Amino acid sequence: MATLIVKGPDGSEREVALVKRITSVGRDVENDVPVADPGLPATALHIHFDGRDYNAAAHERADMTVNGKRRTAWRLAPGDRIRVAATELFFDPAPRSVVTARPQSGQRLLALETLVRFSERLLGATDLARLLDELMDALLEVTQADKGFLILLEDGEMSVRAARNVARETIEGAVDRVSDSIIARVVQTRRPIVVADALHDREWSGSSSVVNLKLCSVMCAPLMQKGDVFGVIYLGNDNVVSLFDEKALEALTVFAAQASLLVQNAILLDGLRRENLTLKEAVSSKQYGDLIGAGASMREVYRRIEKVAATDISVLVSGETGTGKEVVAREIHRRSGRANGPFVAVNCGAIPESLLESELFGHVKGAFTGAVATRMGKFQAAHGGTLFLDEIGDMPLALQVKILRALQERAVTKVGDTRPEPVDLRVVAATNRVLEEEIKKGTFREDLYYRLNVVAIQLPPLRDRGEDTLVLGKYFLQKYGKEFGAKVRGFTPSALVAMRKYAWPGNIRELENRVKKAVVLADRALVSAEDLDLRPEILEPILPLAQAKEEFQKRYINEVLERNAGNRTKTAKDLGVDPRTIFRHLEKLEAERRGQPPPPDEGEAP
Ligand SMILES: Nc1ncnc2c1ncn2[C@@H]1O[C@H](COP(=O)(O)OP(=O)(O)OP(=O)(O)O)[C@@H](O)[C@H]1O
Repeated sequence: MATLIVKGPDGSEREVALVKRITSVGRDVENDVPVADPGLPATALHIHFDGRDYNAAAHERADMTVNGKRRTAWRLAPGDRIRVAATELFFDPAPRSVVTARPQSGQRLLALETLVRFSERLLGATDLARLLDELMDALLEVTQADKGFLILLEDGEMSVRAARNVARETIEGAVDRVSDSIIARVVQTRRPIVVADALHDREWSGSSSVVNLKLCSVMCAPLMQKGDVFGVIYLGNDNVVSLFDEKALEALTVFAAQASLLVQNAILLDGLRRENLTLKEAVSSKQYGDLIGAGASMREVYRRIEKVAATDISVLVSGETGTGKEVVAREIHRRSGRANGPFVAVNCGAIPESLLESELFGHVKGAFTGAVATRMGKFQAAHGGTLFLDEIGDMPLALQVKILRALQERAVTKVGDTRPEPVDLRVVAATNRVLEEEIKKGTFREDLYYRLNVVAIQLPPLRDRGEDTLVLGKYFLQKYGKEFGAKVRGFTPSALVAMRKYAWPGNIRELENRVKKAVVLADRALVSAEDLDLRPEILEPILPLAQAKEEFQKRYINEVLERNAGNRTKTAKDLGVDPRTIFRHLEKLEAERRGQPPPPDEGEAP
């Protein structure tokens, strides 16, 4: 073992045994040989032992001279004098003293120090692969090995989870290189092995890892949990024959014993993190912007929004009250090129007819009694953005003409004014009426209908959304639980059943309100059907027998269809009816959904 005599700028001298394969020298205390010389770079040079010779290499831009000549790299000979800034280093190939580069740290201590650092980082780290790489890098440092592998046994298969060399790089193709008899022995005996001189060892010189990795010296220790081997740490040295000795094996054994627990924890934590992520993804896949729901009908709605959002096409959203028509309109706006512009909502049904025109188009001062100042309307306010005309079916006929004109001419005129003002907006209209019926009745203009209904989005009532009712219920429970700091955690099983059974005439708005009220008033962790005011009599009102029979039949066919993933032929077979019965059932549902009269019954018995 060679010695380096270090002379600092203050004339102090010390001897350092070059025990490591790479010894760093510099101003920084992290170096193996720190020197208090302000002129030195943080790391000035490395001394590298290649198994035969010691070589000095200047670090980056360090100005190094050897025997008075500038050098960047130099194979050291006895008596060579290296100088960087005011620091001098003398090389002596003979061992001199017992002072090592880290005098206070024996290998065992170093191993433990490394483990402590590793365990501290364990909780904060999110990347298991990187963490294991760092663990192996630290171990290479401790044991002065050239190559290190952390191998786990998963379902009887070896999987190399970290393969590192002394340059802190990943060794490619590691699995093929290390799968061999040395590891098999360690796994079988559960005891560590050191093969000090592998090339001359009769038993191991032919081992594939020794040959493939051109190793001269090998150590391998098991990673154990509750008496079982779940992996191994394998270290190899390809340069210094017999570098590993019993002491190095002892350091590795200490390290492996402690590392077993930490690696197990790291794997467990990693698994939990992944699981958490998958759960989060599952939850977020039930959400599209602010819209919650993952059932087939809502997925079709999302698909439509996705298609039309980026265009300027008019959209007509229809559905019963509280089904989320305004949320859909906002989502279209949010995903459009107008997202930075305003979103202006007008409830056409809530404004008295006499005020509606001025509300929509604005008015000039003095236009009518009470018009004390000029005011712009909702059309002008929505300039550059989206105008949401809610309850468009309630719009009086006279105003329907004016709206149509405004949309065609892209201009509006204030009440009492004669000058049209250009407006640039996109219209999303909504209705809970069946506008086709209104057209037939003569209460809605067909030309306006076609202008608004370029693309139609039909929102299903909540009672037809299947599992989404529960998904929405849980979403509101979480939302309001958080908002009100309530201690509720979920629903009782009977509350879940009640939520599925109830017809929800007020749809999502009603569900939201019932859950919100229950969360505010609940004093237990689980919200019950009573907390939701879902009493048996409203769940199952008494119906005339014929209607009850029909309701039951409808629900039962739906359930069997769902169980058969929508397969109509199989459903008909399971129920022992003609397939036409199932087709007619679906036609009826569709007509109901559209608010149309049911198709004529052919009188066929199910
Ligand atoms: N898919 C959904 N996910 C989450 N919340 C929803 C969803 N649909 C509706 N809501 C909520 O339900 C309530 C009613 O929604 P919204 O006002 O959009 O319904 P609407 O169909 O426009 O009602 P109306 O016809 O009475 O105007 C709102 O609080 C809304 O946030």
